[in-house]
Amino acid sequence: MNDLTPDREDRVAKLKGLGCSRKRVEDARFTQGKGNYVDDIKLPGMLHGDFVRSPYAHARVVSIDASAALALDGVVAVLTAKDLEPLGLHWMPTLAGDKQMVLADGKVLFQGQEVAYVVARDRYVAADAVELVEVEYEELEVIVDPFKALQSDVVLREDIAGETSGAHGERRHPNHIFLWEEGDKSATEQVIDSADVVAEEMIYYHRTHPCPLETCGCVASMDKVNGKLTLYGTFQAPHVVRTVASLLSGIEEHNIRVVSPDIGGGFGNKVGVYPGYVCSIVASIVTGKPVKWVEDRMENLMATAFARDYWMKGRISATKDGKITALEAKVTADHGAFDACADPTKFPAGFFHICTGSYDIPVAYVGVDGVYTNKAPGGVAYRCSFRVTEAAYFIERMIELLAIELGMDAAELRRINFIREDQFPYQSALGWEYDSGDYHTAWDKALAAVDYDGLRAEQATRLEAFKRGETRKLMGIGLSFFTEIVGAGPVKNCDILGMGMFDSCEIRIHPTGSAIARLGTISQGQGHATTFAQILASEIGIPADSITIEEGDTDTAPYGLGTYGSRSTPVAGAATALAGRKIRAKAQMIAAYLLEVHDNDVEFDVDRFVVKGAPERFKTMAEIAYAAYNQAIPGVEPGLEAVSYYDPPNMTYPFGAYICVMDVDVDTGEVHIRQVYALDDCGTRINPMVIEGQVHGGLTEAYAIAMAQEIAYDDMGNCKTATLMDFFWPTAWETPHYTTDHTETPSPHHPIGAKGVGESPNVGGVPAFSNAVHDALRPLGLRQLHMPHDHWRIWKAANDLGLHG
Ligand code: PCD
Ligand SMILES: [Cu+]
Repeated sequence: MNDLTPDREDRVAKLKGLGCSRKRVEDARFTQGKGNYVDDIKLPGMLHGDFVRSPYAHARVVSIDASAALALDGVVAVLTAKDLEPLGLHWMPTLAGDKQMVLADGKVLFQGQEVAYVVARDRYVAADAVELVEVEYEELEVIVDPFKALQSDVVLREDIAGETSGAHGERRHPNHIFLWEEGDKSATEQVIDSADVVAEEMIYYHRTHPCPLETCGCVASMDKVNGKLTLYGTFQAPHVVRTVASLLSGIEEHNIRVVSPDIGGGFGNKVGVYPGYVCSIVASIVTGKPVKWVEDRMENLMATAFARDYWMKGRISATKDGKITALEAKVTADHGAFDACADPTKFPAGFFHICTGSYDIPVAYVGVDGVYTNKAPGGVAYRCSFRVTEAAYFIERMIELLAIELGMDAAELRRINFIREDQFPYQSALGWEYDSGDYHTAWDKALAAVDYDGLRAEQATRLEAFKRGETRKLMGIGLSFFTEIVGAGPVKNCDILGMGMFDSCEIRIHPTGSAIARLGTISQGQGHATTFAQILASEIGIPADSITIEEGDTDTAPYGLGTYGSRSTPVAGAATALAGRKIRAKAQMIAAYLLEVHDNDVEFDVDRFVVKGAPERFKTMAEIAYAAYNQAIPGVEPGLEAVSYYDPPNMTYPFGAYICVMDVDVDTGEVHIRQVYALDDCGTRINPMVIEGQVHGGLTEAYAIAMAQEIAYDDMGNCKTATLMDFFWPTAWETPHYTTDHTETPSPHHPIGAKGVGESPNVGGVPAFSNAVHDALRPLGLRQLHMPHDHWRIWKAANDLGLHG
């Protein structure tokens, strides 16, 4: 038919399918400032909301006087808990099965808590009116320490004071939320108590915050004539928001449309439901006008979802020759004022029980106590699949400490305890089934790449020079080997508020051979529009450039649970491949008909179906698509569409080997990072360039978290880090240089063998940076230094070790 048949390699290249470093299609608009974010949405007659927030961390609200605010020109309404109460909306359910005040009801429990919601003509009038609302508070005793909270007579949550059990079982104190346990407690204790070698330490993973470039916000627009509510917002899970909004408001779900437009970074911050959304919806219903709420940076850092804040008491035991025999973790988790953690319902501590890491540990126990304090609620997976970064940091610190006890090289200790390749699928002592891995190969590749032995020799020379007084800089080699767990579902284990964690893809091929695919996930910068088109290109033989990927509009996208926990590739990516295969199956019937052969006599080849044994007889996908619409084919419906809902049989277990080399100046506490090497194995790689970008971004966040970034409170519960003056955000100036590398061990159960990768660099990066600091000061006696390792804390550690003379 064609005079020239392009050769096969060219045809593959033209698709820009799997494995191609296709340039990101979304960047044309992002780099030109042409993105469409929530704050770009301007609807006719739109009003603006702003919050009156509590200056106190714990106080009774005696009275609220809004009269001066209401008198200000342009102010439309001031909502308080009293206004929301008749609607039953003064409290709302959290994703963790707790409830949270939408507006202060009787008292406030953290600094920055929402007290009243002002609605005005514009954002400036709203801000002025906030200043005019007079709230009388009566200060109460503040508790910021979770250990003290469990001893104190001060009851933080008076609303549930008498309840001896909550969403996750028994509560043993009014400020206790749950005790969640996994593994064999007594067997673990027995092994550790009688072991040859034991390392024991309290590891703290401090409180921090995802702090995306774009803060959280929404525009609620109630069309009273048609009874339709449209909600635009920075949502990482738009369908979940629709369902929750319907359940809370009583508006039927088909009358609610939720739209996530472009999102300027999510990092877990935009998974939960915030009072701003509820108040904006109510305000729009009451006023009949669209209402916009967009928080500022201080509000974002002070009041929306924090991350981490895990106190992890660990014990790990081994034989004299270094074989690990048991692991125990007793965690105190500071959840702040409300348990608003975003974890699958059955796992109130997320997937923390991946904390046996990459090692074959025969027996283990984890116990996590959730505790209320006077801090902001949240507990989100800031670039880590549900508490996995805490788990990885914990085990990678415990390994280093065990190496000290054993007097063994920490790289070797890891090697002799890795799960071996022939042990996969591997059943962990804490209940997970690791799908695939080849840790030894990855580790050897990493150590060789950085010349590990050479580095150790250099470090020893440097230490001698330090001891002779010839240098004040010590060299640290930070090792980290991590196993991530991403891609929640399966539905049988994983749900959020009862909503099963599957995902979906719906494809429509147009008659001229281009296509649109819609997914239940939503990109916040990851590049889904680029990469999901690549999966499809390889599956259906239509060039990625001819496929539009659309996400985030619940009126058009199939139902899905959204994007977080690196689940898009493992779940929605699988749905995409399978929907593509349905298209291909129908295309095969059409091709066979057009080529006048039996269905089984044609086979798929890159971008066409060819007659087996006669490759010159073929129909391209474009020809097939045209015929699907325009030719009567006996026994086949017109059109070429498919939809797939995918419930994964298991999660995927990406892994990696990260090594950081740094010099630590003991006199100033400054560090100079020489090298960061990151080897990732995320199974089949869809787009190597996107992966590299993901790793760079995640490493930068890991660097920030390990070295300086934190949400800190004083004893009065004042948040000391609510601006970017105090909250560390690395710029190009501080950010180190990265070297990326990979191995490729496909997931055996994922249709294209892909695993997630977006979170891996955080999970693997934090221990690499932190271990490097520890490694530098270890020969001089340092055991454990809590993060973040800012200059002051490193200086202080050196001082405590007597290094300042
Ligand atoms: N194998 C493979 C894998 C993957 N990939 C690619 O890469 C990315 C990613 O992916 P994943 O891993 O699947 O993930 P996703 O789901 O999509 O996403 C999520 C993530 O993502 C990350 N990254 C990022 N980036 C950006 N730019 N932005 C943002 O925001 C962000 N975030 C972060 C986070 S935090 Mo969470 O939420 O915390 O839980 S989770 C998370 C995409 O595009 C994909 O396609 C490829 O290529 N291959
Ligand atoms: Cu996490």
